[in-house]
Amino acid sequence: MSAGTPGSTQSDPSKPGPEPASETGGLDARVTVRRGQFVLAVDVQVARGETVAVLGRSGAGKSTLLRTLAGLLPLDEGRITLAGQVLDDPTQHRFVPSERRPVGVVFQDYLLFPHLRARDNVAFGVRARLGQGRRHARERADSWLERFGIGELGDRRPGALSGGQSQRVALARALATEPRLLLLDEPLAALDTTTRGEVRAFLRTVLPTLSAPVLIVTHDPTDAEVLADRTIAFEGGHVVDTAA
Ligand SMILES: Nc1ncnc2c1ncn2[C@@H]1O[C@H](COP(=O)(O)OP(=O)(O)OP(=O)(O)O)[C@@H](O)[C@H]1O
Repeated sequence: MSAGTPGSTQSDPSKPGPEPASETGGLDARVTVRRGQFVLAVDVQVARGETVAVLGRSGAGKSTLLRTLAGLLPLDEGRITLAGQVLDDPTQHRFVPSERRPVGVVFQDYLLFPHLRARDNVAFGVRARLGQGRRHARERADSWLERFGIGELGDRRPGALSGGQSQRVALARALATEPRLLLLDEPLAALDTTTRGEVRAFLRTVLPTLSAPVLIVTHDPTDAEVLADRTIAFEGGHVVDTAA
């Protein structure tokens, strides 16, 4: 799944350099965000079709990065460009709010609406993001649930789903809106060991089929090894290591 992964290039001045990731459907983020005493200052590029894992101890700034990319925190300095669209640039007074960003997010505790059936949880995002009618949104939701092997669970409410099933619904909800960027924040952390292995194996089959860039935050090096094309390690708000 390394399509579009930046490779090494010969520095021939007669040839143009590699295109920025955002020009080819990827993510270019130069991020400076202050939260109290904490400063996150990182540059992150993810190519279209590439999965990058963000590792680091608690408090390193991983969630702050995802919240910034999702539009839940504004940049103090820098610029976020996704597939050629500027999402945040304080110097240009440009800030696309979270509800208008083509970004899918899955959190560790899946945050499904408890009163909505699985189908309607997925359809909700489709209606809100893509502005489609109820019937079309539900059909679309059913096809995503089907694709994720849980088509028969569309009528269940989250309380009647297992952790692994809920996480598949959350992923279906994120992907059904056709995001141009997928953010996974510790998507396996809340699951027991067996379910964790199952959902990890599931993600391993799904992520390579996506054409969007994917960022996955995890504490677990196994997740990074199995799911990501490369890893970035954060410490104290900075990138301290990168590995292919
Ligand atoms: N609302 C806030 N106000 C002030 N500081 C905050 C706020 N939220 C987070 N921080 C600080 O920002 C820093 C980075 O937090 P962040 O949640 O991004 O870390 P993390 O790497 O995701 O940690 P974890 O793995 O525990 O989720 C921490 O030092 C934290 O205390």
